[in-house]
Amino acid sequence: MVNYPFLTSAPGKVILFGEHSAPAIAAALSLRTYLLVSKNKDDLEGYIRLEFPDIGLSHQWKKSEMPWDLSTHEQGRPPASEELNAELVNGLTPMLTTITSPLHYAAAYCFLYLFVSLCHGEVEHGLTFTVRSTLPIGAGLGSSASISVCLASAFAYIGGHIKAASLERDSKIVKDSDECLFIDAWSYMGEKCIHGNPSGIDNAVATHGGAVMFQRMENAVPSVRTSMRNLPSINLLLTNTKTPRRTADLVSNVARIVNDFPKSTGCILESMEAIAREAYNLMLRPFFDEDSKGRLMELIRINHGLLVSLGVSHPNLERIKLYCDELKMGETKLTGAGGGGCAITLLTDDIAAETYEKLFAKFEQNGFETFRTTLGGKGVGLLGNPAEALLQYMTPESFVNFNNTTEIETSIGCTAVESWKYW
Ligand SMILES: Nc1ncnc2c1ncn2[C@@H]1O[C@H](COP(=O)(O)OP(=O)(O)OP(=O)(O)O)[C@@H](O)[C@H]1O
Ligand SMILES: C[C@@](O)(CCO)CC(=O)[O-]
Ligand SMILES: [Mg+2]
Repeated sequence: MVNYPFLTSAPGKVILFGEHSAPAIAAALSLRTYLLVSKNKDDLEGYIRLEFPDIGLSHQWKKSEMPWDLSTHEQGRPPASEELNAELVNGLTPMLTTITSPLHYAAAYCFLYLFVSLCHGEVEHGLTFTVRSTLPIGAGLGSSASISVCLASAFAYIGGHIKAASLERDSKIVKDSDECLFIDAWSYMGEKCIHGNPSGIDNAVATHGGAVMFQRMENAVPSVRTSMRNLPSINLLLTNTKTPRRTADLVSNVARIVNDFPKSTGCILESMEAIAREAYNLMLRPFFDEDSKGRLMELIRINHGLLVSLGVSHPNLERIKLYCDELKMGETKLTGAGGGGCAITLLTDDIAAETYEKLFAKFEQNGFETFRTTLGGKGVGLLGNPAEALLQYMTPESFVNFNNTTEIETSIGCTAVESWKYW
């Protein structure tokens, strides 16, 4: 029995090492995406509506338009596949012809693919799906994975494939509950809809939270995901160039370069693999001391240089690195697909306040935005029985009208945190 309205939420991520290569190390952020699922009023009973104000998309389809017959819905949980179901992809195309913007198309395609695959005919009412995010979108912080996880968990709940989450956390190890693995697998399909050839690390972190070292195996063997317990407390500055770009474009361009220069790039990818493994061992040292931090900084500098050689930096990312280097703040690398988006700086200790002021003044001149965030946050969550006080916020109108991320966090994200259920 699904109680409406309900919320799902999932974190963004920051890749510490391993973009465009394998394995990669990523950690969940405290910046999150929220999905509100609410029943429509009678006049919209026959419709499925999207309200995605963060990307300026508002769209609806008739429930009767959905190609339910194309979703293989045997008894029990439908298995996610290694590739998108071509018959379903073709069946959905006519429903997307009026959507021209690539941002809108990607989000609507991801929605429809997961909705038809997981809800099947279990949708008795007209429903509205409203999404808001405290993450910058297209900035390398895994916003596409976080919305894919929000959608996959909501549809799994509506479709009866997962029961109300049960809190299964102990202090050290997050148990890989079946629900989590099911959401992880289907959110990977959502990522495929949005950016074509994902590694799976973004949605793995958005589902499971915490920090992981992750490698998707080529021959479809389930991915190797090693949860990293007890992350060392590393002091990171997260800076957004606010230069828009699409991960799909960067991922495909790297694939072209690797294909055109296999010998030259082979050693680059091998070096990036070695860096990720060396960083993993450093971060898991029982005592993360000055020597560990110093070595991690060297690896950040080397990793960034290799990413530059693959063509995924951007002048604005290089400006962030230059300003931080000039002020001896620490070591900086791009994070996520690159081409704009965000950079992270592993900060040295005891930086004077006036040094930060000089840096932030340079950032402000360039329109860059820095984030205070913590690493290793919680994964996917569901809020199924909101407290009475929250219900006032849980209508599409109020959700759409949140003016800023602070309002979302204080109204929905933080105050309700004790009543969220995490898998
Ligand atoms: N809050 C949101 N509302 C609607 N759509 C969203 C939202 N967040 C992300 N998306 C979808 O995800 C796309 C951005 O995904 P993309 O992979 O290009 O960037 P990213 O995930 O933020 O960065 P990276 O993949 O490098 O970590 C948007 O174009 C949109 O389709
Ligand atoms: C660029 C990339 O390595 C990370 C994007 O956040 C692509 C992926 O792993 O899905
Ligand atoms: Mg993405």
